[in-house]
Amino acid sequence: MCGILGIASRNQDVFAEIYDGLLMLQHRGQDASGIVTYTGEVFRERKANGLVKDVFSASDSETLTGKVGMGHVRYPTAGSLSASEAQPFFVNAPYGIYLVHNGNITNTEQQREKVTAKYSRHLRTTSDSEILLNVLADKVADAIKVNGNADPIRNLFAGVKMTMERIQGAYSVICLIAGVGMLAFRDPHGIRPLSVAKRDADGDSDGTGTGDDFAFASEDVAFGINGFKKLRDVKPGEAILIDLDGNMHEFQAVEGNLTPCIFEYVYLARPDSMLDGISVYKTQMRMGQTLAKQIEAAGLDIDRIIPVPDSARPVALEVAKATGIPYREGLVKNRYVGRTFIMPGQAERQKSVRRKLNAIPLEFDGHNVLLIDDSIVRGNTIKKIVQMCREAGAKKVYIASASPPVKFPNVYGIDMPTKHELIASEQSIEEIRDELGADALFYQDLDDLIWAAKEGNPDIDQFDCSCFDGNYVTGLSDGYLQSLESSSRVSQKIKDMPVPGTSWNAAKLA
Ligand SMILES: O=P(O)(O)OC[C@H]1O[C@H](OP(=O)(O)OP(=O)(O)O)[C@H](O)[C@@H]1O
Ligand SMILES: NC(=O)CC[C@H](N)C(=O)O
Ligand SMILES: [Mg+2]
Repeated sequence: MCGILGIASRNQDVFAEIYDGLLMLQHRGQDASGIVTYTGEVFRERKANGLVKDVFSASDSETLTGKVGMGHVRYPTAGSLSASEAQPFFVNAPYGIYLVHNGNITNTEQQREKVTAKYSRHLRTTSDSEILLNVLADKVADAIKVNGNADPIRNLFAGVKMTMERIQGAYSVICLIAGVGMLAFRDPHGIRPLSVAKRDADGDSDGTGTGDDFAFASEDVAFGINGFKKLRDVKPGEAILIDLDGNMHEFQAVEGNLTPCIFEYVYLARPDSMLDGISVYKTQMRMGQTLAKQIEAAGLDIDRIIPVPDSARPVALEVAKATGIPYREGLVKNRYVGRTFIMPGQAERQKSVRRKLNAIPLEFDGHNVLLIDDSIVRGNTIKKIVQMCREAGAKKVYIASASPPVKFPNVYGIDMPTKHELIASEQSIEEIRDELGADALFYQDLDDLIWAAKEGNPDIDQFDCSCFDGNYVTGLSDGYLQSLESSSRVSQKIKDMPVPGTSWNAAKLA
């Protein structure tokens, strides 16, 4: 996952608004940040490794001028961690197109060959997003050859359609196009979220969608801070273009079949977001209700339910309510340390858990505790917490995961690329319990998780649950997963990287 945000305003420079909006999406990526603005004549760009607050300062508002712009927070799933792979990416023809991308492309190698050999393009990075941009540029150029250049919007929509027919995987995308405006599109399965919002710019509030300010964002939490109201989610397979006069143009590029990633509701998205009509918070509460049934059925003697903060709190509260077992805050989170699951490098992740969480001994001493976390991926977090609970004097330590066992790699934009690093990929629940050092281990049933999400929007027939069931909604080419397993991927290459905010940014990654 990454966070993407675009704003097209009629009257004001957008840098400060993009900065504020990106802060609301920071949880989606912490490795690099980038913003580009467009003045109507030139683009202004800044991107680097680091958090939004570290990469940008107030003085950037003097250089990053323009009423249209977009930003990206990156959590790498392809290519390298080099600052040159921070987004946005740019191609100067046709038109001049900047692109930001959330997701992961699964046929990059075939597409890399095509764009470099057949179309004689030179790629500057190993990023999948740069390939996506170059395919789009090729296809828009093809459309210009056929249609001429009188109607750039028609050419862009035609280019998006042809791109969707060639690119496989997950992609929610925003582009800035010189002389035309801002374009957004979402893959035909709508795997990653993307929504569009409007703000009245001319005081007429006529709701016609003309002459207004528009914004696109991964999650709608990024809208309110800038006074935007969500219009709707971008549909799977759809493209929307906001022209420089503030008009919205909609185009169903290819037929869509919405199968959003269910892990967004488990962990990735903020609880205050609504994705595809589903409240993340309410989904997590429902996950607690179903988990509670399993826990009650086990009949264990549990004194306290303790969430792993923050993401497991809504689930744990509901488990406590349904079972009648007291809810306690036994783990204190250091708010100055970032997310660990999305921090690259196994050694780094393990150290971070201890830095980030600390036990309140009186909640554990002599008690039987049930720890609840949203997910167990590699097992680092919960294993360390079990040790901490024991050190704090817990009698029995039970654990429950609000999601099912993560058994399969995610190829759609979450950094879980290889099976072997997932604690549940080969082991039985009993073996995992033993490895984690717990007295009992519960996992949510997949059917219950699907129920919890679907209850928020019964129109969604299917979710992408690939990391739980190995069913990849886009299909994968033969040997793709094996190639990920054997290639020297980001997460392996950078095992012992230092923590962001220390020496992370500059020397090691340049
Ligand atoms: O099994 P693991 O590989 O350790 O990954 C699972 C953990 O990672 C996430 O937390 P993280 O610490 O990244 O972020 P959070 O503080 O937002 O929960 C998630 O909430 C789990 O706690
Ligand atoms: N997590 C994401 O959405 C990553 C986007 C892109 N695949 C990258 O690695 O930069
Ligand atoms: Mg966590």
